[in-house]
Amino acid sequence: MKKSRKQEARMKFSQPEVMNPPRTDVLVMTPWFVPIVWDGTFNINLLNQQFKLRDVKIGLTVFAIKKYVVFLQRFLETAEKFFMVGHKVNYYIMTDQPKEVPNVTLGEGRSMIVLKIQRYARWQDVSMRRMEIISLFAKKQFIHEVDYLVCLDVHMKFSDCVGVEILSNIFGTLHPGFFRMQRQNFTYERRLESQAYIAHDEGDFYYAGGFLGGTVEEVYKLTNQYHNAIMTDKANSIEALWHDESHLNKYFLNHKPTKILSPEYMWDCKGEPKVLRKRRFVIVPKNCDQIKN
Ligand SMILES: CC(=O)N[C@H]1[C@@H](OP(=O)(O)OP(=O)(O)OC[C@H]2O[C@@H](n3ccc(=O)[nH]c3=O)[C@H](O)[C@@H]2O)O[C@H](CO)[C@H](O)[C@@H]1O
Ligand SMILES: [Mn+2]
Repeated sequence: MKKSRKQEARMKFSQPEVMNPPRTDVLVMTPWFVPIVWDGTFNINLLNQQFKLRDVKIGLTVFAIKKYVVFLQRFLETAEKFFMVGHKVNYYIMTDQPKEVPNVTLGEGRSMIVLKIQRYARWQDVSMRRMEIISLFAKKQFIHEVDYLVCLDVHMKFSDCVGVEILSNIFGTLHPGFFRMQRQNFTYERRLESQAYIAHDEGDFYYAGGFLGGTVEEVYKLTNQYHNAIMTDKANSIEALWHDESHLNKYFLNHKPTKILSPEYMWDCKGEPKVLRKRRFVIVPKNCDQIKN
């Protein structure tokens, strides 16, 4: 009896072969020994089993302020198809117009929580204030409701699976425009006066502001610290070149992420590099001037 139960719980997976690495065309491990997630490097069934045993719950935060509410429908519909399928998910929709949030049918174990927040006049402030808002809600609400947070831009759609393979203490994503570049050419903040300053001979990768996450505790630390850095800059009348994204890059320089997502997870649809076998989460082009203001 005992034996058969034990067998029931068993799942067979193909053996990882030390002498036959699945990817040799891209970097799959950083110099501080954390994985870079590319298609082919993980077995999702194995990971799903591990995370199911822990009964994890994932919170997704997304902001839709002013005109950006138009992006919610496609974002949510495609998330239902591809984001953390089979796991427990809370969508946290942060908006100034709760009535405009579309009614999307959600799968079992998935809920939507609409949080009304104030709007800022400048889009740069909308983007940067996300950090403050996430840190406040992380402390008072998310920590009691979910294990992990995934914080995403809204003018996006899922077009392939994004699952538990992304989860780790604190993770970032390689920006699609920079993953083949030398660090001198990254658009880090280069003015010494800014808290986001990074020297030309420093920096590992250029991380995208639109896809980050981790445990609620770690996301709280990150967003809180980077909100403080933004406020210090404000007091010194300086605004980092790429706003919150510049501060994110500075944070990750000093606090190395524990996992990194490849550009499969943030694709801008420019070119078709061979190394990109999947396009999991892609940017929906927006007419910048019209939509941002
Ligand atoms: C792909 C990527 O990494 N994009 C980054 C880049 O993006 P973008 O130029 O794509 O910035 P963006 O327009 O996506 O703004 C960031 C996010 O703020 C929200 N929003 C913004 C304005 C507004 O009126 N209403 C609203 O809801 C929305 O969720 C949006 O996705 O630079 C920004 C800061 O300069 C952020 O770091 C973005 O994450
Ligand atoms: Mn964006």
